[in-house]
Amino acid sequence: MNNQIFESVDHYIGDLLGQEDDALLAATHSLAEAGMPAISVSPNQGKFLQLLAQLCNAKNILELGTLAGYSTIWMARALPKDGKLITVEYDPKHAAVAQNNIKRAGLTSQVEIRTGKAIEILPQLAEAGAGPFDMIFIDADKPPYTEYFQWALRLSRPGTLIVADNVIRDGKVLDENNTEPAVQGARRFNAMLGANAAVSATILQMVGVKEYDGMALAIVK
Ligand SMILES: C[S@@+](CC[C@H](N)C(=O)[O-])C[C@H]1O[C@@H](n2cnc3c(N)ncnc32)[C@H](O)[C@@H]1O
Repeated sequence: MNNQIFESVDHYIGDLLGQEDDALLAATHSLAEAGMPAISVSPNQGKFLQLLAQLCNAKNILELGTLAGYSTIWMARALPKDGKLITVEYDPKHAAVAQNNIKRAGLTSQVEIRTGKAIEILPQLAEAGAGPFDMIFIDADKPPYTEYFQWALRLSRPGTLIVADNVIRDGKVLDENNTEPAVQGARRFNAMLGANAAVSATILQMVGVKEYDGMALAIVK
């Protein structure tokens, strides 16, 4: 697929509506400096997540998959002063880089990074009585997305918005014989979502500066 037009239009939209300030630019630069993969959401996707957080008047956000804290910063900026965002990151090096970026963004008091495997932290959060969250963004490893979603439901209330990134995988989810774990995880997640009566959901196809993919949006009934 020729993505040039999607990339150019993404830059056009970003220049108009998704400008990054120094803290966001520094978070992106920190990836290369620390030898981390450039797999953050794009600027326009970050702005989209921020608008979603504002739309649901989020005071309490949960994120799975922090990386350098780029999406974290976009979403946390939608919070009121007494709002809180918990973000879960498996890799301690990523968590340390993110902590620094969050500090630079002036969000230390609102953002808490939990370091560990999401599948272990989620039950801890539930046991500790965390939530219900107003918005939950799932963007960690893809194979257990279905399990992450089940935990997200337990940490939700009616009206909670659950967002899951990377569920279309360049269209590879159409191929039931694809053996990539991330594609299989996304296919399993999408099938579960389609059959889940606890939520009203859709998937938006995403094109732009990143590879062709999709974001699932689900509102808890
Ligand atoms: C796509 S990146 C997150 C990008 C970030 N949300 C952003 O847009 O700026 C995925 C992150 O999930 C982390 N991760 C992978 N497996 C995980 C697990 N089992 N539990 C928690 N985090 C995990 C990776 O280390 C990586 O930092």
